[in-house]
Amino acid sequence: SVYQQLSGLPNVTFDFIIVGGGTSGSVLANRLTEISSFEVLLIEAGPRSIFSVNFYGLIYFIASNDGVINSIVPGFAFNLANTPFDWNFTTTPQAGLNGRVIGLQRGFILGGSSSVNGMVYTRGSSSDFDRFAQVTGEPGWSWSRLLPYIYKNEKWVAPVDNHNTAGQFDPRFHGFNGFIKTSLPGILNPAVDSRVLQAANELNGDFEFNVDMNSGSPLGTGWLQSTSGGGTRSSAATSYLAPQFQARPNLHILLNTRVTRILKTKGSNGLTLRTVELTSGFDITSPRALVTAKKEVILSCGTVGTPHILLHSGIGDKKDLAAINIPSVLDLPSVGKNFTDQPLFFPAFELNIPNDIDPWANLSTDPTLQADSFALWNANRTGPLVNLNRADHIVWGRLPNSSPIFQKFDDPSSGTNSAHWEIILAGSPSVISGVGTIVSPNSRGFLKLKNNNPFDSPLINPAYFESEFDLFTGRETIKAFRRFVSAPAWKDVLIGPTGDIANATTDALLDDFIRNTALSAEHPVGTASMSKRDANWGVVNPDLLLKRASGLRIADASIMPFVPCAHTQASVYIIAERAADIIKAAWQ
Ligand SMILES: Cc1cc2nc3c(=O)[nH]c(=O)nc-3n(C[C@H](O)[C@H](O)[C@H](O)COP(=O)(O)OP(=O)(O)OC[C@H]3O[C@@H](n4cnc5c(N)ncnc54)[C@H](O)[C@@H]3O)c2cc1C
Repeated sequence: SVYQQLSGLPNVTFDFIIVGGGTSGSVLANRLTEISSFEVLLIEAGPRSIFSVNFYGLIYFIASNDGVINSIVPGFAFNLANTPFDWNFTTTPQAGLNGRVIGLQRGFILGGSSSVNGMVYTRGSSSDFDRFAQVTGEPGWSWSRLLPYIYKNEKWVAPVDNHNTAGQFDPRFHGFNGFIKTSLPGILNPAVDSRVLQAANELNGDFEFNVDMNSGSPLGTGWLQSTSGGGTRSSAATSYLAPQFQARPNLHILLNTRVTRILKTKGSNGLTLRTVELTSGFDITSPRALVTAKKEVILSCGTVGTPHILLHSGIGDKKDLAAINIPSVLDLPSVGKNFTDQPLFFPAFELNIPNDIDPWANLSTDPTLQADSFALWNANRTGPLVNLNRADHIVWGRLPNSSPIFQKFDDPSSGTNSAHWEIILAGSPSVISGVGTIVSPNSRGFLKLKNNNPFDSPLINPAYFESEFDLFTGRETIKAFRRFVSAPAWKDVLIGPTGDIANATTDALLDDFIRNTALSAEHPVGTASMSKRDANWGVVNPDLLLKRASGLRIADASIMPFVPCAHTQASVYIIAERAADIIKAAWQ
């Protein structure tokens, strides 16, 4: 059942209480309720705004993720930032961004960030996961042991335009019977696709064609895969919490309810944290209620939400908490530390390809084309709105071993099959733009509390470009993009760099471009990292139980000690699928 308000909840005790109905929480809710004797409560803070406005300006009622058109239509996903479906977090002023404050989007809706993300489906490299296994001492986190969970999660489907996909992916590396639909682009980009592939072929080396970037070896140029199918977004909510699962009698989904703290459970031995404080209200004066798990509480509030709740619960650095009058319950200084995100920026090159090669060339500026594209999507889920944008390829690259930066820094990537940078290639007849991203950053930031009010946003400092390594990699990403568009394939159509990089002719000017324009890739991890059982750092053990306590487990992006060289949803799904098996094994 789904409850819109706390007052509707039938019980105050459940076997499991999952806090956060996002990407990982939705997976866990589904998997744990496969066992009919487990009573499970899933608590989600969003969407709170109960009325919204659709494409035609009509006001409609929102319950959960249903009917949120910007979340359903892939091409509308960019409209979700700074809306009622966003937590609307911002960073602290970033020294590495010339003092700029930037937004950090997080989904405030059932399905969490999987309901608002860019749908790019990338897993990272095998060595990313092998490094998880190595730092935790738990072989279960290695690539080969996680492959079954990758396949359990994924349901590969044909692209919605039914184009011939031979040579565009390798079926050996995909799951066909899982939950999250993945597919190749459902409308191709004739203006640039053939030239991208030709350039990859001409240049080889860094840019060599890679038939499937999700094989565990992502490097090179490959076709973009996304978490969509049939022309619509596939999120944790639309799949793992589809109506037939919401109807399970042992699953209780509570929306519009914020968890403020996890409390010591009365009458229990030692530090047992199975009691959850929650409220339907909006501010510090709102009345709170308590619910208790008989078996476990699982925190799945993500890289920002999870440490936020832990710190308010008195779990974190004792000295920091004392300074804001929060009594220490468990002195775990690693909570909120190791904040790791990937910054991105947008270099672009002007092209001179005749417009008539692409009927949608002026989609971003022409209101008639915009109305036509939505009509097409509405009629039969086709047209340019079936993709986030006109990007069909990604290039993943590494700095060469001889790069001078390695004289000063150890390699932050997980191994030689891992990328340092990524360029998502999006194009129209008049411009090819690249989303340049530092995917194996060396900078580490932190999340702290401003005060003891759980309704206030935390201080989020990702420390973008504070490591010189990341700025160096940023410049090399732009230079790699320049090399890419200098291939013979572009010779007759390339005009030159455009926008902010047009005049960035020196390294110092490239640095300015990066610092003045970079944004978040929205892939933060690491604030409740897992570590070896006996490590003197970390927040959870390799089985994801909170260190030095019982009753509380964490399963979401926050537990990753390093960011994989990838967009992070695939790794979150993998973590949640494995966490479900760990929990079932502990209690069955
Ligand atoms: C704009 C954007 C674009 C992205 N693009 C991509 C992409 O293209 N490809 C990709 O792979 N990854 C992408 N990501 C990253 C990816 O979506 C996330 O890494 C992943 O979804 C995180 O999963 P999670 O379970 O850790 O957190 P979330 O999915 O964010 O779930 C956390 C949930 O907890 C809830 N919550 C938080 N605090 C509380 C509280 N106190 N009480 C109750 N509930 C609470 C939240 O509302 C949310 O529903 C993107 C993310 C964003 C935001």
